Amino acid sequence: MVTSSAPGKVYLFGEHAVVYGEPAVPCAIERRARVTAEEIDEGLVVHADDLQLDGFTVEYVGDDTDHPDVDAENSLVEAATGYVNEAVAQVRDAADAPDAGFEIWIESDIPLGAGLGSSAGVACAAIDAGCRELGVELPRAEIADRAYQVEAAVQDGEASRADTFCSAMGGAVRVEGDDCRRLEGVGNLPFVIGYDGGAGDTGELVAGVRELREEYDFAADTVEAIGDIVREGESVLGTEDTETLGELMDFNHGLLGALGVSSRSLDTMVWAARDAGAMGAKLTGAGGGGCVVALDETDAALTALKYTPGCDEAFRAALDTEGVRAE
Ligand SMILES: Nc1ncnc2c1ncn2[C@@H]1O[C@H](COP(=O)(O)OP(=O)(O)OP(=O)(O)O)[C@@H](O)[C@H]1O
Ligand SMILES: C[C@@](O)(CCO)CC(=O)[O-]
Repeated sequence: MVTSSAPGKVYLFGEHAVVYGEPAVPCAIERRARVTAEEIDEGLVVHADDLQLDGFTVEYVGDDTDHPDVDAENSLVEAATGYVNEAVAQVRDAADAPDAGFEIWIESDIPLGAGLGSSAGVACAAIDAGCRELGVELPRAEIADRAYQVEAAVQDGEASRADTFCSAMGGAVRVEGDDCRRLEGVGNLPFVIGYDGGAGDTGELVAGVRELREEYDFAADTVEAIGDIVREGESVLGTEDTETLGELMDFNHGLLGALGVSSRSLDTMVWAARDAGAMGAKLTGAGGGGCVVALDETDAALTALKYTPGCDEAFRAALDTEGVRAE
């Protein structure tokens, strides 16, 4: 039996635009998904106690064709179990063990579907744990690539490498198309996270931006403008100039709003953080609901978020420089 873990992330800049080849800078945070894998004679048994569908905890037996016995729409169930099924397929491929059976336990500190990369964390940790259980140790870059294949499969091909590369490698990273690298020399940034208790459907939100981009030139221009913000942000990242970094986060949030992926609760939390004196604040991840990330060295934004109606939880998140690892 082997346990591996992988971190979640926040986007300093560039979500959504990264799907169209613009650069993005996600940063791994000290909240992890942990996956334990044990080889069994055949098949797949998954225990995902944190994963609830319409109030049902998910436990299921079987591969792609079998569904957990829960009273929920098939599409919802497929999306929920897809990451683990696809990760196990990657393990079998990497270890050249097409018939390997697994019992898998998942537990995670990363809220689901909230913009903190829970799916990337689960995918990276599952691939690492499954492979180690079969005696195969993959380099982190290969785990990143295989976890990306998992996300692409579940999200119908519409995924960037950003979340999975960041979770596999840790630290602050830069992703532009297939060009993925770690950014060295980025110290701890004073991240404060506000969580509205909700979630957004990544696939649906990405599809919405694609449609907008096809219909309106302004949306294509907005995606390019987000790329400009990322390039601008990179030039101050690693310097003392956190004020400019914060200002650019504010611009980035405005442009994500123009692409239709913010929400009332995300905007409310962003403004609560800014009003409390944060250097900048934006939604993180796919949007629609979930989390905002603010930059604040003081406790003011954290306290303000805790008292903001609609903000369920507020916490600090330190940069996690370690990616996927065996526990
Ligand atoms: N603790 C968990 N147990 C089992 N599955 C999980 C767990 N956490 C995440 N997942 C899987 O990841 C899916 C959520 O992924 P999704 O891409 O929608 O959101 P996210 O990665 O949290 O957010 P974002 O992509 O915006 O950063 C869940 O539906 C589930 O399939
Ligand atoms: C919205 C998006 O850019 C980030 C989701 O965390 C989608 C992706 O990059 O695959």
